[in-house]
Amino acid sequence: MSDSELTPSKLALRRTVQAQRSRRTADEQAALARRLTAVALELPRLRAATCVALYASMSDEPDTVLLRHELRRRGTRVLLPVIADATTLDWAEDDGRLATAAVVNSVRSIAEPSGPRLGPEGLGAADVVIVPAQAVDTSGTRLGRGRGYYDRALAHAARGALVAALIHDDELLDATTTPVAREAHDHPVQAVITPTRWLYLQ
Ligand SMILES: Nc1nc2c(c(=O)[nH]1)N(C=O)[C@@H](CNc1ccc(C(=O)N[C@@H](CCC(=O)O)C(=O)O)cc1)CN2
Ligand SMILES: Nc1ncnc2c1ncn2[C@@H]1O[C@H](COP(=O)(O)OP(=O)(O)OP(=O)(O)O)[C@@H](O)[C@H]1O
Repeated sequence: MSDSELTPSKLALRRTVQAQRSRRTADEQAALARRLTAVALELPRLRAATCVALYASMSDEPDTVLLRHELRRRGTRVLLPVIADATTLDWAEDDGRLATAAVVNSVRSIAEPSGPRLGPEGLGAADVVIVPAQAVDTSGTRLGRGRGYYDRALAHAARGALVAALIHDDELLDATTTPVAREAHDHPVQAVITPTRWLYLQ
């Protein structure tokens, strides 16, 4: 979907977050990624997981490469999304060798694993599903990139899986004063992980 189809409040919030993100230097991003990885690895549910769904970060997102590497080093399976079509995410195991896929459905090209595809229902193997977000409010409503991929994908998550978003501290919003507009299809997240803390919501 194009920006013009987003609700005005979502659009304004995306612009604010994108402006905040674009001000961070590469050095700052690297330092934040190290702190985020350390915080994430303190989360008991993540430490106990045998399989974690993550994502290959785009340049403006908190960098996940260290976290994915560390999880794999500990023997945790890591799944990454593969864009199957305009609405569907497929999944494949992160083997540390990602290739930048051809641009599909005009989404910015994102690195993807080239190993066997597990299907949209492959997400069900994950004990923890870590999702990208531009912002999350304290009631767990998530602002994504506006294509609805994750709202659909999360229908395949295991019932007991923990769904957590990786965000910067200034992207956690107070639901009473600055809520993210929640729509019927929105799948809430249960926790956020930032460079300074992890926090259960709701
Ligand atoms: N790292 C990462 N992987 C992900 C997601 C994500 O948010 N982050 N997704 C989460 O759903 C899915 C891909 N969704 C995407 C949705 C939009 C754009 C994109 O290029 N958006 C443009 C502007 C808005 C638009 O044209 O829609 C951009 O950001 O420049 C890219 C990926 C699956 N993989
Ligand atoms: N479960 C669903 N079934 C049908 N349509 C959906 C579903 N989830 C989302 N959509 C569609 O996707 C559009 C974008 O949704 P939304 O703005 O919540 O995406 P997002 O969570 O920000 O994006 P993403 O998951 O790609 O990061 C919605 O306007 C809606 O039309």
